[in-house]
Amino acid sequence: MTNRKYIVGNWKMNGMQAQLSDIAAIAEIAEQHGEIDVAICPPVTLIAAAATKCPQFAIGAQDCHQSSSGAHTGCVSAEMIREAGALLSILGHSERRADQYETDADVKAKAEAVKAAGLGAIICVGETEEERDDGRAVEVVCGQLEGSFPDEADADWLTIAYEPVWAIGTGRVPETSDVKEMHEAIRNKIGKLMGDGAEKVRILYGGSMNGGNAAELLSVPNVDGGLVGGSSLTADKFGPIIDAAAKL
Ligand SMILES: O=C(CO)COP(=O)(O)O
Repeated sequence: MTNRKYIVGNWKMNGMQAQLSDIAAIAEIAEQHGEIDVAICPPVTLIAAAATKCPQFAIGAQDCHQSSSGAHTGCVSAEMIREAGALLSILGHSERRADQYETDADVKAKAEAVKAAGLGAIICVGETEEERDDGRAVEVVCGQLEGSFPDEADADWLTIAYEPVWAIGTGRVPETSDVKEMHEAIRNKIGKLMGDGAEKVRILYGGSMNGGNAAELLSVPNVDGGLVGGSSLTADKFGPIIDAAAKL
């Protein structure tokens, strides 16, 4: 495992075949910064083509099912995304915990399946604005982390992403002091959950990270990278974030 900064783009439900050129442009920028890790998680429909077009670049999925096969309409397994060329999967994104009613137990099972398939996992946790306003942000996030944490965790394949729900897609980011407090709490919780090696598990920040705020956010202790949505869709927007991480 490494303490290399890790910058991941979550394209969500954005991107058609025409946008493969954007992934190729981002891959070229990433290649110029061998000292950090960069990945793009496009819609599942683009994984195979992106991995073929950019064989040296990390392509990931945004989710996968916890089972390896069966009557799960519309789902794909960890083995299927790996066969398509994915090297990792985002799991437990707040947009799935809410819309799809995905539970901590679901996320934990998915993480175990991703590990079994030889993929990396980025487990997302984050509080709502109401939970933060009620002073329960750390309690909620650490509870999600505990419930979603895989049994045999290892920094070689497991990454955590802290994404305050109220900062996703809003242009709002927490105070630096709040990011510091939460990432420290997550680090401590990981230590309690896995013991040795916890210090090597990378913790990404996500939620309106952009070229203007990336350097500050990535300088916060225990912020080991970023999980970026809107600002990852083009090389013009994602490049400055990658550059900021490489300069740290
Ligand atoms: O949800 C996110 C990444 O998973 C963050 O999205 P934005 O960067 O668009 O706020």
